[in-house]
This record gives sequence, C-alpha cells and structure tokens, in this order.
Amino acid sequence: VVAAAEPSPSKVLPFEAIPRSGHNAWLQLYHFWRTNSFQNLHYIMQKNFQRLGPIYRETVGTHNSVNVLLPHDAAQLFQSEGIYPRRMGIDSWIAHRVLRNHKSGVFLLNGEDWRTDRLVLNREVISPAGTVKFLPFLNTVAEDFVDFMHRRGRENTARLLTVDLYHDLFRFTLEASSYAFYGERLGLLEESPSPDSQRFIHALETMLQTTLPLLFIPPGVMRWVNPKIWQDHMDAWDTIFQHADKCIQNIYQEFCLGKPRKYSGIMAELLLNADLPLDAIKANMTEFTAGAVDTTAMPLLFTLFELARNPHVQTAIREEIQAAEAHGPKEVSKLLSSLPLLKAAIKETLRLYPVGITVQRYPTQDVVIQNYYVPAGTLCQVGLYAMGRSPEVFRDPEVYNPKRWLGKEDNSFKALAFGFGARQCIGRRLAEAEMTLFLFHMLRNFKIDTVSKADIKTVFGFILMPEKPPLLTFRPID
Ligand code: HEC
Ligand SMILES: C[C@@H](NS(C)(=O)=O)c1cncc(N2C(=O)c3ccc(Cl)cc3C2(C)C)c1
Repeated sequence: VVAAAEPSPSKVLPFEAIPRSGHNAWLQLYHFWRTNSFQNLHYIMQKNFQRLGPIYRETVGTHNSVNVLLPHDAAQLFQSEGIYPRRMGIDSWIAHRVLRNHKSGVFLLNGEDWRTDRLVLNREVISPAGTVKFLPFLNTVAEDFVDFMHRRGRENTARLLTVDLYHDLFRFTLEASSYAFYGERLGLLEESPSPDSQRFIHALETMLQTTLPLLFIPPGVMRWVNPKIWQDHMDAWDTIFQHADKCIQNIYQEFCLGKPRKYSGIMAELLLNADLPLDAIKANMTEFTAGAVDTTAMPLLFTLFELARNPHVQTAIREEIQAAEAHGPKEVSKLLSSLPLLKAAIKETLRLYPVGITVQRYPTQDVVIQNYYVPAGTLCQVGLYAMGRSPEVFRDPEVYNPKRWLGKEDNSFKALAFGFGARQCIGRRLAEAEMTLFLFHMLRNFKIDTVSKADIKTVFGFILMPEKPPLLTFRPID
C-alpha cells in the first residue's frame, strides 16, 4: 500500500522572494529626492500595497524595510519585539544631542537605558493614577479655549466665525500640555501670547520640516550637501531646548523654595519622586514638550473637519454630550467614561489620518510573515495609513463612521495609531484626554460647518498634516 503523500507544509518562501517596490536603492533615493516624495510617503506606500500585495520590500538609499498592512501580520511582528522594542532611530536628532552634549529621552533611547526611564515615566505620564491628576488641568484649558472662541465671535458681526484654526490649535495643545507638564499657564489663549512661545511653536515646525529630508540622508553628508537645512535644523533644536529649559527652571526654582505641596504637574511629581536624575528628567520633559503640540493639534483639526462634513455624526455626538450632562456636572474622569461615541470619533480620525503613518519594529527573532521568512533584525513597518484605508481591513473605509469601533466585530490590531505594547506612545492618555475634553466643550458650544466638503490632501512632514488647512465655521449654540 503506498502511503498517501504527506501534504508538504506550505513551504516558507525565502526573504529574497518578497516582492520589491524598486530595484535600485540609490535610483529610488534620487527619484524620491528630486520629486520631493518624502512628503507623499503615505500615498506611495498605499500604492505599493495595492500593486504588490500585503507585504513588500522597500529600499530607499541605505533604508531597507519590509512593509506590512494586515492586522494579523502586525500582530506577528509585535509578538517578536522582545523586552526592548526598537524603532528606526533619527540620526540627525541624535547628532544634535551629541553635538550639544544633551542626554536623550525615551524616544531616542534603546535597551536598558530606554526601559529604566520608561518604567519611571509611565507612573506619572500614562498610568491611570498619573493621568487622573492632570485631567482637571486639561479641562480648564479646554474651557478657556471656548471663551477664546466666543471672544473672537463677538468681534465678528454675524457672530459666525469662519477661521483657519490651524495656529489656534497649536496654541491650545501647547497651553494644555504645558499646564499638565509644568503646572503653569503660558497665556497663549489671551490676546497677546508671549513671543517666546510663538518662537517655540515656529521652531517646532522648522525642526519637523527639516527632519524629513534628513531621515534618509546621513547627517554627515547633509552638512556638506545642503548646509542650510542642517543649520536650520540645529537652530530650531536650540530654540526648542531653550524654551523647555525655561519651563523646567521655573518649576525647579519653585520646587527648591519648598512651595506648598499640591499637585502641580508631571514635572513636579518627577522631581519629588527623584527616581530619575535631573538631566534625564530634563531630556524627557523636552521630548514631551516638543512632542505634545503638532501630534495632538492635527487630529483635532481633522476631527473638526470630518464632523463638519458629516453633520449626522456631529449631531449624534452632541446628543451623547447632552445626555452625559443631564446627570449634572461630574468630575472629569467620570465625564470621560460617559462619552464612548466621542472617543470612537477620535479613533476614526486616527484611522484615516494616523499622525505617525507607520509603526516600526526590528524583530528580535526570525519571524514568518505572509509565509515569507523574515530574519531577526530586519526593519519592519506597519503601514498605518494604508491599513486604515484598506477595504480588506475596514468595510467602506472611505466613510467616516465612528460606530464601527463600538460594534461586536473584532477590531484587534486595527487601532495602532499610538503604536503597540511597552513601547507605545507614552503621551497616549494625555493626547486622548486633551482631544476628548477639547471636542466635548467645543461641540457643546458651537455647531461646526466647513466651507468645502472635498477630501483634504495630506502631506507627511514627520507628522501627517493637511496640505491646506480646511476653513471651518463655528456657530454659537445659545
Ligand atoms: C508626551 C507627549 C506626547 C504626545 C502628546 C504624543 N506623543 Fe506619541 N510618543 C511620545 C513619546 C515620548 C514616544 C516614544 C515612546 C518610547 O519610545 O518609549 C511616542 C511614540 C509614539 C509612537 C510610536 C509607538 C510605537 O509603538 O513605536 C506613535 C505611533 C505615537 N507616539 C503616536 C502618537 C499620536 C497618534 C499622538 C496624538 C494623537 C501622540 N503620539 C501624541 C510622546 C507623545
Ligand atoms: C508623529 C509621531 N511620529 S512617530 C513617533 O509615530 O514616528 C510622533 C508621535 N508622538 C510623539 C512624537 N514626537 C514628536 O513630535 C517630537 C518632537 C520633538 C521631540 Cl524632542 C520628540 C518628539 C516625539 C518623538 C515625542 C512624534
């Protein structure tokens, strides 16, 4: 009797068999550089997935990565991240720290150095116990922003306010996050905001814009190829560090004077607990201060726009807000737990407009993805922008429908805008609370309309942002 042939286990295909986006890495880099494709990285990845399938290899200059798009493959990748997860470093940022002899914060650290800082910082920045302490600070600033908008409306005859909110949102997120970090108000929502804070916001934009071309070119080369970009990058960093240093000095002096003990922000708690040396606290607070402005302002702008062009969704959320208020004023954390549809709207915004556009990891052991063999140490990226708009992952992906997150279907590994696991965004709870409270107060007080309902074209400037900010109209609700 001939034994039935064993079905051979589907043979794992070799790494070299993974489809590739381009064949000559340097030609790719030159093409990217000439066509300034860096800012369309998200669209290029989306097209590559449509052309090559759910996994492909990209080689741009020295940059070599395996890109995946499906939740299951992202899960595979994260399962092999080890206890010191690692993402792509940013050489130009590290070059600045070395040049100026600054310590790095958790974003740039790796291995045990990263883990030591991260475990201490988690307590004050992302843990529920830490978060609940700074919620009232965020709520106060969100209420002040509504007053700021009403003041602007009164100056305006029709009491209709059509504004380009772009810069006002940066002022809001900087004001709110600085209050949570340092326990002090910058006064950005008053009539004449301090020039120092405006300079800081501008330096942040310059730093982010000059980071992009530097991502793919070694800093050493860039200094000779285009010294202006390099100089602008360095100057912007210096302005950022000067601003953060001023905030840190203020709180440090107060702290040394032994001010009466009530919660006065994350930095004071870190100084009090003294579990990190001062230079590590400064390095991390600088990263937090700089990382809490554009990252949170952009999703707010996109959410306001989507609610303006989806009035039925806006109405449903306003009804949820009124129901939450019906039971009288609550303390802030209780309020936040009674707004599931509003929170789902923020998730829906981050699906369509993921701030970081990818999540990156280097697997610590060999892993098989889409039946291909991927050796340990290979840079792998999850294409969040492409995943969020893939009909294979989301039904009617182009429809802005927050309810899709509240159903019974399995959404695991589909909401990755803040990354995953021990190395996920440490500012996640701060950002989520800040955005939820902002939208809660704004939707209670204004009906939001948009001049144009056409899709917004986005550009990637290290942060995903609109090519042209949408014009929004705010009609006060009496
Ligand atoms: C505290 C300020 C802060 C804010 C606000 C913030 N981030 Fe982050 N984010 C960080 C830091 C710091 C890291 C690096 C964490 C690490 O490496 O341990 C990070 C990392 C990330 C990562 C990489 C996570 C991973 O698994 O590799 C993503 C994605 C991310 N942030 C998304 C966001 C989004 C989306 C928002 C807002 C909607 C946001 N961040 C707002 C500080 C912030
Ligand atoms: C946009 C997204 N990119 S990501 C991390 O997903 O690849 C992101 C998410 N959360 C935080 C950031 N940050 C900044 O913007 C920033 C600026 C200056 C400094 Cl010193 C530190 C930062 C960090 C990395 C905190 C960026």
